[in-house]
Amino acid sequence: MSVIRVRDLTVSYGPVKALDGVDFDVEAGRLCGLVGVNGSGKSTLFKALMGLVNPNRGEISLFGHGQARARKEGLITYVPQAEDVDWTFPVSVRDVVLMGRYGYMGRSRRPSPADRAAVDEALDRVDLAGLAKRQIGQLSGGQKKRAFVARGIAQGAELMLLDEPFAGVDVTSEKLIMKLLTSLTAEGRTILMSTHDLAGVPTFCTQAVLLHHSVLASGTPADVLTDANLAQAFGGPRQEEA
Ligand SMILES: Nc1ncnc2c1ncn2[C@@H]1O[C@H](COP(=O)(O)OP(=O)(O)OP(=O)(O)O)[C@@H](O)[C@H]1O
Repeated sequence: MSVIRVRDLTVSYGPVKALDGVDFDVEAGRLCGLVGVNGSGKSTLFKALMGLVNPNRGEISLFGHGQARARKEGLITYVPQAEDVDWTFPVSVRDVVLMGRYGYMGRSRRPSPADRAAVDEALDRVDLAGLAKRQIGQLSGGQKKRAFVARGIAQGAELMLLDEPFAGVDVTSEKLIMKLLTSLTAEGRTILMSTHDLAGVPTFCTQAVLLHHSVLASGTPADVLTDANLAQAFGGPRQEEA
């Protein structure tokens, strides 16, 4: 079953066409790397999948239904780029993870024992239990990413959208995050993540999508990340950093 199915997706910001006739599918359990130069439309694609920007045309279906249903049912979570988050917000790491449970709580937003247990489990899963009381801005880049992934785990999300999870992250954290993402997909969750780490994609992704406003190629990393395709997307041979 296609967890993500996108057809002819076109999104403009005034005169700028960020996405132009985007078509691709991602099957359940895939760890899919979204690759493209800066400005190729990766963040816009995530925002469109989350319903945060209005497409000019095209269709998005998630889990076989319209995207609103996936959002309402808490099936989808989004880990934005670090610059899109206000890190001064006075919330603890635990509070951030607890936000994943809001859909389960009544209007009082009072967590039940089940909510607390889900938060504890998610914090353990990402190795942040020891930092749960810290203000979110006091974490390292990699720890912040893990906190947001924990929010998605607590929510019970089956589809995770990660915008550059390795940006501003040290090598140790990067390895930890890769291991975490691999184990999440092994359990059947689906992950779409943008990355500039081209060398890492064939190692741990099971699908790659090459974006340049439209999809230049989608398939196995070996089939997608060919020199010819990369030259088309990046204007040169394979590069480590785009
Ligand atoms: N809010 C906005 N208003 C106007 N133009 C925008 C807006 N957001 C993005 N754009 C433009 O849309 C295009 C796609 O941008 P987008 O951020 O989706 O690309 P990206 O691949 O995620 O880039 P990066 O890798 O730098 O994050 C770019 O030309 C960008 O300048």
